[in-house]
Amino acid sequence: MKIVSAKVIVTCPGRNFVTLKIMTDQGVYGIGDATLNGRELSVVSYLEDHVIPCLIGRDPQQIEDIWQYLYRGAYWRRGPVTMSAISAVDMALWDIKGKIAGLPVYQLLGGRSRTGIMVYGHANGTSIENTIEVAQEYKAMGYKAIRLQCGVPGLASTYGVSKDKMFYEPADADLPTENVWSTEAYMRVVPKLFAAAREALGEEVHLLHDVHHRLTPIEAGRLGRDLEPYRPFWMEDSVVAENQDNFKLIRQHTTTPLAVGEIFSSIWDAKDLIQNQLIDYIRATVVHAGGISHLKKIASFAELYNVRTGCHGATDLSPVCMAAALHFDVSIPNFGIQEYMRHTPETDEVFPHGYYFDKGDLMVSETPGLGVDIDEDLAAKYPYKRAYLPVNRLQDGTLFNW
Ligand SMILES: O=C(O)[C@@H](O)[C@@H](O)[C@H](O)[C@H](O)CO
Ligand SMILES: [Mg+2]
Repeated sequence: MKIVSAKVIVTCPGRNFVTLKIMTDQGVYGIGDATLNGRELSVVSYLEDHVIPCLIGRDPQQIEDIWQYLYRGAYWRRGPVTMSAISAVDMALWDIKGKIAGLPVYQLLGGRSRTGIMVYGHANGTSIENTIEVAQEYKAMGYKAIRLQCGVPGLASTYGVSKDKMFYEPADADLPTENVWSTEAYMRVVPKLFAAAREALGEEVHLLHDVHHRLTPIEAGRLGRDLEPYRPFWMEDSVVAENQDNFKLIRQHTTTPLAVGEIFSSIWDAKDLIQNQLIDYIRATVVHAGGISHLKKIASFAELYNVRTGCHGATDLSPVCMAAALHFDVSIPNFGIQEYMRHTPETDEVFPHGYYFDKGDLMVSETPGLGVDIDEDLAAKYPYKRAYLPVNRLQDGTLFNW
């Protein structure tokens, strides 16, 4: 079997998505998500100008060999652009392998370890009351886990709060929107939000929160301790993780479970965090951390240290990524939870898929391969539209973490 051609499809049904499609000499094709929010065209070029020429003529069944060829052969290893490109190739090759085997990909990954894949939805609101109202709606929809993000008095905007209550798309402008941030004001609100949420939603529902890289380690320790009475499922991205030692300080001050890793692009970003048990959930994703092949290696390493998975699943990760993630999620032993920010109807039309929501879980497709496709004619109707993630400044103007 040989790869005879490949192409990159860029479409923007409400937001930009980049999809790699690999065609074989036996008429079977596979697809992979290559979307890197705010820097999409860099991955398009990496694939079109540097990766696809190396794929032609190769046997698509050699998933690991092609992965190693693209990773080691680039010389310049790791990073979000390189690894998003490799991820897309990996997803597409697993899609092909499933199709020629006549099996859903999870059957090639060891089969089911569970029936449903627990997901969490996103309740966000401008105020605590508004956020709780939305969370009640998610609970009524059957969600067993709900992320809570609310506005901060005195701040015009904050991470995770949007006008849409089912979708959240932060890439919002042709040039970066500038947000203003106050850690002090934020730290006053979140414990009140969680107290009100526990009161309103009860003891059983899992409650999550995304700090989005905005605290120092000692502030994260304080917030984690403030939240302990409300038993959060996790506190995510409490600090930036370039310096993995940050988490040693947080761990000294709180038992609130810690999640990190949605911006990680390989096991090397998480190795020290995992082996020193500095985190409880690793958030690396199929689309940004080397595809199914590499994410399985991360999960296997994490299993040794009681770290569970909690893959990123925002709207900027396409239904192709979600479909691939579910085959990974349903098969690994140390699955924790899957983020599930629903896509818009337009996006779902461009990417028909077999997975579906059922009583708080996503159910993986039984179709051979990944169980997702791309409607190229429809995709062509939504041309690329440059959009940047916001930048964040402190109230004194200092450029900060968004
Ligand atoms: O946990 C999350 O889903 C967030 O961190 C994302 O909304 C993230 O900001 C976006 O995926 C960035 O593109
Ligand atoms: Mg996050």
